[in-house]
Amino acid sequence: MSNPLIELHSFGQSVWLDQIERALFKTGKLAKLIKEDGLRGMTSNPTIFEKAITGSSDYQEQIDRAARDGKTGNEIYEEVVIDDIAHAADLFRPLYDSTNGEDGFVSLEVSPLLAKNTDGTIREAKTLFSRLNRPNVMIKVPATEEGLPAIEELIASGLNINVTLIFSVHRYEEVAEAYIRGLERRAQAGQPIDRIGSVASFFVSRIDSAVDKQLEALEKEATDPAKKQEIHALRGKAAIANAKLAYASFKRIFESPRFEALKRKGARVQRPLWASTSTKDPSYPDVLYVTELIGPHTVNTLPPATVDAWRDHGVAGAHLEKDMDKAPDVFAKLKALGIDFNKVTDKLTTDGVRSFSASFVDLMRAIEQRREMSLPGIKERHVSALGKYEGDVQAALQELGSKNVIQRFWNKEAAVWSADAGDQKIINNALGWLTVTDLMQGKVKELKAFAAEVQAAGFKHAVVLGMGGSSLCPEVLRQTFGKQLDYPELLVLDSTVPAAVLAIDKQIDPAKTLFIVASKSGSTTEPQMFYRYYFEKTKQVLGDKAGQNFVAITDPNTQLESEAKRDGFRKVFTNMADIGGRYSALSYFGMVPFTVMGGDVDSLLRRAKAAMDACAAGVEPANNAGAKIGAILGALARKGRDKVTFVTPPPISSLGLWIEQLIAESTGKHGKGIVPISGESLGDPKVYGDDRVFVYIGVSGTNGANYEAQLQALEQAGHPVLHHVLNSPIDLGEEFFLWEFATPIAGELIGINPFDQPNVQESKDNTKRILKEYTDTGKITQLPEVAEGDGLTVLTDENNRKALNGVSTPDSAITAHLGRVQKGDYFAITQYIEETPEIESLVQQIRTAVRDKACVATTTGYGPRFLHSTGQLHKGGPDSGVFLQLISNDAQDVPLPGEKFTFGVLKDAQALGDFESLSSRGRRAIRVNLGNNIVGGLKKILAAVQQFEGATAGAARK
Ligand SMILES: O=C(CO)[C@@H](O)[C@H](O)[C@H](O)[C@H](O)COP(=O)(O)O
Ligand SMILES: O=C[C@H](O)COP(=O)(O)O
Repeated sequence: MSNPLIELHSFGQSVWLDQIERALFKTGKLAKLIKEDGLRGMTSNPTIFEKAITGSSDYQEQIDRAARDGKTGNEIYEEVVIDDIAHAADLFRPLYDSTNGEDGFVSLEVSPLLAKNTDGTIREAKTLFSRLNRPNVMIKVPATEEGLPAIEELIASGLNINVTLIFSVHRYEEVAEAYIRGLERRAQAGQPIDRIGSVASFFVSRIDSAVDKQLEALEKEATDPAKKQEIHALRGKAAIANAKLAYASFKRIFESPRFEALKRKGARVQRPLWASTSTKDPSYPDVLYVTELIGPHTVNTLPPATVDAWRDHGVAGAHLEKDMDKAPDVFAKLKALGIDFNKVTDKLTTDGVRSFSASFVDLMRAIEQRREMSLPGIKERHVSALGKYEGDVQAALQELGSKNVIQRFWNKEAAVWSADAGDQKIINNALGWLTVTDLMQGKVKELKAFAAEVQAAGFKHAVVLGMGGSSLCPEVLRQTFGKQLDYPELLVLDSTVPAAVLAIDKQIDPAKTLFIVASKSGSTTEPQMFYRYYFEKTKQVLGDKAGQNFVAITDPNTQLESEAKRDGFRKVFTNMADIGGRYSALSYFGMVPFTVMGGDVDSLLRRAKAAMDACAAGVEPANNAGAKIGAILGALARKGRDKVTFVTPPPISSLGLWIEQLIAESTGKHGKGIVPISGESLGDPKVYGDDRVFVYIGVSGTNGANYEAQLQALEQAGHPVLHHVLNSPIDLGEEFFLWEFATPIAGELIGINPFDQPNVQESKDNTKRILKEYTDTGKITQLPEVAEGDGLTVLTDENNRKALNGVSTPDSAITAHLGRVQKGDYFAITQYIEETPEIESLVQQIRTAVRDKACVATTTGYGPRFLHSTGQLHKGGPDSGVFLQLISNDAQDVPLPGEKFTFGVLKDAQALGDFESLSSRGRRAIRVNLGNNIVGGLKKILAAVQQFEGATAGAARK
C-alpha cells in the first residue's frame, strides 16, 4: 500500500516535521519517520521547545550539569537547543547530501525577543549557525519589518534562512525580495550561491481562526437568512485563498528574468513553507491544510498528529494551483462585509511574535527555576570574615538562643523588642510581612491576570507614585530588570523637585500610562500631590475615563481607597494592614509593579520563600541565615562598628536604596542606630575608620571578581566583611526577606523597637506648618545667610553659624564645616535637586572626596525621598551625623491643581522642615544654595572639599 506522506513528494512537495523533542531521538522515532515516511526536514519554534523542555524529564540532567558548571540560564538554553538541533541535523544529513542541499534541513529560531532588533537578530543568527556548524541547518528569523534587513544580510553572509511568521502576501513578497537581494549581493561579491537554502514560512490556519471569529460575529448579527448563509459560506476559506495568492506571487517572482539570472549561477528558489497547518476548527477536515496546499516547490511542516492523520487518510492531488483565479473573490467578499484583512494579518504578526516571546520567556523561567534547584543554597553562598569579632558574634548568637528570640519572633511576640504597651501595640500590628510571601504566592494568578489586562490595554508606561516603603522596592526592581519586551516600562516618581516631575512628564503620554498610586497610609502628601497632578493631566485627555489609567495600592479603609473608588480607578489592591512600609517589599507594594512590568513574580516569591525557610523558627541562630546577619550587625554595632557599608555591583547596584531605608528607619532612634552606607565607592583601607563593616552583595557570574582584591585588603586591615553571592538577580526575593528578618534581630540586640519611626512625623509636621505659612503669607522664611559668593550661598541656624567661626566665603564655610567632622561620624549629603547622570556623578565625587579627606563614612540622599528613609536616623539616631543640605532654584516650576503652592514650594518647605528638625536637635548642619547653576555649583563644592586639609583615618578632630 502506498504511503500518502511519500506521495506528496511526487507532487513536488516536501513534508517536514513541525516538532522537536529529545524522545524523538531516544526512541528512534525520527529515524523511522525519515526512513519509512519520507520525512525531508524539521522545524522548531520557541513554543515547540518550551513544550519539549518543560514537558519531559529528558533535559533535566543536562540543565543541572550546566548549572553546576556555572552557566547562565541563556547559556543553558542555547546548549540544550543546539544539542537537539545538531542531533536532528545529523540524522537528516544523508538526505541533505543525496539531494545536493535541496532538503534535509532542520530549523532553529533566533530569540523572539529580538524580533524588533535587526542587529541583534543578525548577531544571534550568525552565532547559532556557526555554533551548529552544519550545512543543513536553517536559522529562523521572524518576518517583522526589522527582520527583513536581517534576512537580506544573513543570506548575503551565506546562512540558510527560514523566514517565519509570514501572514500577508505583501510581507511574503518583501521576504522574497530580501532573499533575492541577499543572493545578488553574494553573487556580485563573487561568492557561491548554489548552497544557500531558504524557505518562507507562510502561516495558514491562524488566518482562518482570526477571520472565522469575525465572520461568526457578523453571522450572529445578520437577520436575513440569505445573508447569514452567505457569511457562513466564507468560513474556512480565507487561509487557503491567502496561501494561493502567495503561491501566485512565488511563481511570478521566481520565474522572473531577474531570478533566472541567479538560477544560472546555481541559486535555488526560496520555497514557500506552509506552517500552522494543523486544523484548529474541529468541524473542518483534520487534513484540510495539507490537501489544499499541495503543489510543486513547496514544503508543508506538519505537527505529529497531522502527520499521522495524513498517513492514515490523506489523498494527494495537485490542489494548490486549482482555482487560483478565484482566490481574490474571497477577499473582495470579506472586504464587502467590512473585514479589514490587512488589519487581520498585522495583528497576527504582532500576536505571533508576542506568543513566541511568551513561550520563550516561560521557557527561560523554567530553565532558571531548574537551575536554581541545582545551585548552592543560601548557606553556601553566605560567607563572613569577622576577624577579631568572631567571639562577639558568637556571644550574640548565644544570647539570641538563650532568649529564644527566633521562635518568639515567629510567634509574633511584641515583647521581644519592648515591654512598653504603646510599643507593643505598634509591633503587634507590624509583623504581617513575616508570612506575606505565602499569601502572595497564592495571589500570583491574580497578579498575572492583572498584568495581562494592563498589557492588553496597550499601556506603554506604568508609573509608581509613592514614597519610601511604597516605592523603593519597585525602584530597585525597575533598575535591576529594566524594560521587559511587550510590557509597559516601569517608572517611579518619588520626588517633588519640579525637574523630576517634568522628567517623568517628558517620558510619558498620560493616555497610555498606568499610574500606580502607592501609599500605605493613603494620606502621605507626596503621593497625594502626584495623584492629583496626573489625574488632572489624564482627565484632560481621557475625560471621565481617566480612572481607568489609575490603580491604588493602600491599606484597608484609607483616604486613598475612597478617593480611588470615587475616581473610578481600574483596581484597588488592598494591602494587609499589619505590614509597615519598609517591610512591604514582598506584599502588593513591591509585587504589583513588578508583575505589571513583566517581572517573574513566581520566581521572586519562590526565592523569598527559600529565605523564609532559611530563617525558620526551628533553625537555631548559628545556622539561621537571617538571624546570623542580624547578630553580626547587632554585635558589631555594639562594638562601635555601626556603619554597614554595602557593596552592590550591577545589576543590583540599586539594592542599597531599599536596604538603607530598612536599616536606618528601623534602628535609628532614641540616640542609637546602625548607619547604612550605600553607593559609596570602595577605597583604600587607609580611608576607613574602625567603625565599618562591609557587606558585599553580588550576582554570580557578573563582575564580582573585580571587587575580590579590595574586599580581601579590607579583611586584612581588620574590617569585618560579609559576602552574599546571588545565583541570579531574581534572588533579590531572598535578599528582601533576609534583610527584613535580620534588621529586627539587630534591633533587639541594640535595644530599640524596629517597627516605629518616631521622628519621621516631625519633618512632615514641619512641612505642613511651613506650607501653611506660605499659603497665608505667600513666602517661606529663609535660614540666615553665612556666606555668599561665586553663585553659592551658605545658610544655617544660629548655633551652626557660631561654630563656623566667622567664615566669610562659601569655600571657607564648607571646609570649616568639614573640620567639625570627628572620628566615628558620618557625613550626609542631602540634595533636594533633580537626579541626572551628570549631577549624580558630581555628588558622588564630592562624597568620595569627603571620605578620603575626612576619613569618615559618607551618605547621599535625594530629597524628599530620603525623608522617608534615612531621615529618621538623621534625627532620631546618634549625634554622629554632619549634614550638608543642597538646594537650588528651580528653572521651571510645576503648579499643583487645587493648591496655592507649587511642587517647587512643596519641595522648599520639605527641605526647610528637614533642616529645622536637624537644627532643633543641635545637629551639625549647613545648607548650600546652588542657585541657578546646579552643575557649576556642585563643581565649586567639589573644589572646596578638595582644598580641605584632610585627616587620617580614625584621627579625632575638633
Ligand atoms: O514557522 C514554522 C516553520 O518554519 C513553524 O514551526 C511554525 O512556527 C508553526 O507551524 C506554527 O507556529 C504553528 O502554529 P499553530 O499551528 O499553533 O497556529
Ligand atoms: O515608607 C513609607 C513612606 O513614608 C510613605 O508612606 P505611605 O506608604 O503611607 O505613603
